[in-house]
Amino acid sequence: MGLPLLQGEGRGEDGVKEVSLRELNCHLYLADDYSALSRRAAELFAEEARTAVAKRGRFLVLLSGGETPRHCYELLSRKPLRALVPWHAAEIFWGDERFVPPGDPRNNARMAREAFLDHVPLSEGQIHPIPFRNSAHESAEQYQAQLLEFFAGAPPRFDLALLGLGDNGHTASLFPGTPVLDEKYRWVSEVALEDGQQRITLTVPVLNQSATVLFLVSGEGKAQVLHEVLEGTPNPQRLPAQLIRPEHGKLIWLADREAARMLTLQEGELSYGTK
Ligand SMILES: O=C1O[C@H](COP(=O)(O)O)[C@@H](O)[C@H](O)[C@H]1O
Repeated sequence: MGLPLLQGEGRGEDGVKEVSLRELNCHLYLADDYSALSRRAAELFAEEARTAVAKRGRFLVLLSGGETPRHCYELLSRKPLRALVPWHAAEIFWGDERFVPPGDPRNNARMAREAFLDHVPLSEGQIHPIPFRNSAHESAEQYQAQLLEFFAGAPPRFDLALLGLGDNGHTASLFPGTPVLDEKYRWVSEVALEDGQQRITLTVPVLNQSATVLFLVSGEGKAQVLHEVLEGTPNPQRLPAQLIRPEHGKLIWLADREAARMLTLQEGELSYGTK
């Protein structure tokens, strides 16, 4: 079954075009380049923060790692966007982490701290990195316990989950063919990769409770996988990003022109989201 649901709305002055997939509550923004993508992502971050604080008095956000969000993070630490975020009411969490010490250059929290968290008015108590313990399993258990305490036992619901897309279809640390893809009960899990890396990730049921999920996808190297995730046959074991469909929230894909090069969305049928 395809979903011919697209509404092209034309390219705006900021170099970003929006396409809406109405029935999925899914929006696709196409940015001219990485710079426009980063600016739009930072604007969306600020908008979601203000909306959440107006409605619920606080803004709970999950950050992603990798390289794609770096410039968005930097923009959030500078004028004019810095002034638009109600930092006093923000609580910062992570969707995934590499099992490395906090000072390691591969550490997702380190990147975010350097790019923006150290430069905006947040107290250390508002920052909730995934802990580094004796094992990835222990780190995952500890983060789950921290979430349990923070959310007073209720299932975690984040206002905004920032996610990336790996060129192999992974998102957060939900990698193709790993057992965590089938996790139904745990909120946080360790992940062992074939190359020996260990990761910690929030699980699909938690990510899908988010009020808004925002994927950032940039560059030529992501064109094939973005096309497969959005327009290919559903195959979440191979393309875990297809598992992300917020149950009661909205899903936003923000891609730059290079990453969106193979998309044919404007021409009609989409298989993404079919059951
Ligand atoms: O390993 C990871 O990669 C993904 C994608 O990163 P990107 O820089 O290629 O967009 C990222 O979202 C995830 O948090 C990270 O741990």
